[in-house]
Amino acid sequence: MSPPAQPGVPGGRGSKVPPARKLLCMCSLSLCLTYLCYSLMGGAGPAALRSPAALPGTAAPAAPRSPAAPPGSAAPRSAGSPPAGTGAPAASAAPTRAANGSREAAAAGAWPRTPLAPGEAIAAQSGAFERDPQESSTTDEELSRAGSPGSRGGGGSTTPDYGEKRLPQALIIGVKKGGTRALLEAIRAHPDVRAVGTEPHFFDRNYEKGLEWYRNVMPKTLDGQITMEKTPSYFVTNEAPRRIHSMAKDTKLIVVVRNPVTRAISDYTQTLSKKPEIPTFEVLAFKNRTLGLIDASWSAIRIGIYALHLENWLQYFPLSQILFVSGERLITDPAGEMAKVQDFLGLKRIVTEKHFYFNKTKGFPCLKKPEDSSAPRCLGKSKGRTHPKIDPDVIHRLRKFYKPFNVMFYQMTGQDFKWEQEESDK
Ligand SMILES: Nc1ncnc2c1ncn2[C@@H]1O[C@H](COP(=O)(O)OS(=O)(=O)O)[C@@H](OP(=O)(O)O)[C@H]1O
Repeated sequence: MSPPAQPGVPGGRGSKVPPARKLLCMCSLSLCLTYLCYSLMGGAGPAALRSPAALPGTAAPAAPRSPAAPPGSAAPRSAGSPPAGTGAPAASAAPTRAANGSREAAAAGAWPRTPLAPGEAIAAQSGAFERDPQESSTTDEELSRAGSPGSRGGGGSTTPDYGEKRLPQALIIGVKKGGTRALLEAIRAHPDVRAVGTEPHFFDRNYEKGLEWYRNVMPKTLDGQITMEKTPSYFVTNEAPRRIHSMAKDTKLIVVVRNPVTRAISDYTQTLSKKPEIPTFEVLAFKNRTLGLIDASWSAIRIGIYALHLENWLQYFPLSQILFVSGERLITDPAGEMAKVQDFLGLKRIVTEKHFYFNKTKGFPCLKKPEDSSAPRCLGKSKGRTHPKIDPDVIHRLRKFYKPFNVMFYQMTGQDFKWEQEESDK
């Protein structure tokens, strides 16, 4: 999982700077330059992005990092041996508010825009969820399937209700619309995993409730079983890495990533299903369509700048503690991706191709019916929606926009997700 060597980088072999740190610095620099170029090209990029110093991990003054546990919480759980290289994490950069508002009255009307510094913008997206409690990545349908927090849900076999409630050792932190529900349901088929059916949103919305609240949301587990939860908004929540690190620095993190263009369309499709009156994707995607300026302050676009968000996580967690699952391969080869997930979690490979079948009606892989249940194990209607047809020119421009960020993300993770090679988006 370690990133590829970067030939010709100052401070290369023989330098005292560790290679991971070097790569991170290089990534930060490149991201800044990319943003700078983007801003200079039209000056209409998100205001915060005009200032490279506003990027996390760059020149903005570092605030002292407070690893304090959330209010009202008990002492964090002891969490086994810490991973190598976790060390004392760097402080996150203080967000810088930049003045903007030129497009406040854009065609999108009240559609949430976030002309803020990256950290603030991301927090604002979480805030948008709070403003509209219906806007969640977990649908009502899923909630009813999943039952109360802690239930196995999904018609799967139930584990007897004994054991102890523990804080999660592994989290699916994102990305929204990446395939996080499919992954959680698949890993829950493993007898050594127990997971919350609903999204607890502890590290973004409910942090003030404290770790005891969070622990209580968890299912009971026996010794040796892994407790998990998924909340896709964590990946773009500025405070999440620090908070998770302060809970347990050896927490294993899983990110399901998907072509950011398709992800944006999927995100839009979800919102459209709840608010049919919103402007078209094509309108929302641009600051200025004639000039081809993408609106990176729109959350559907911003979430897909994976390199930017990842940089925030790498200030607290080593790359070896983060698994990147391909959302595309989770559909075409679910068993293959599940093998990687089980290896990463230190689990026996129990969830294999025998657990999946391709459901033609659904158009997706589904889990085979468990022996003790007649319930089908395909995901609900909110997963695998038909996307609206998007103007191919807009798709083309979005691909161009994401390309440098994708390349950066491949370098940072050491994995090539080959999104540039995809002929068409769903
Ligand atoms: N097996 C299976 N069944 C159904 N859907 C699947 C599956 N595997 C991956 N996917 C893709 O998951 C996408 C939804 O992602 P998430 O579960 O992360 O969405 S959410 O953020 O929790 O709302 C969803 O996106 P859309 O197709 O846009 O609806 C699916 O493409």
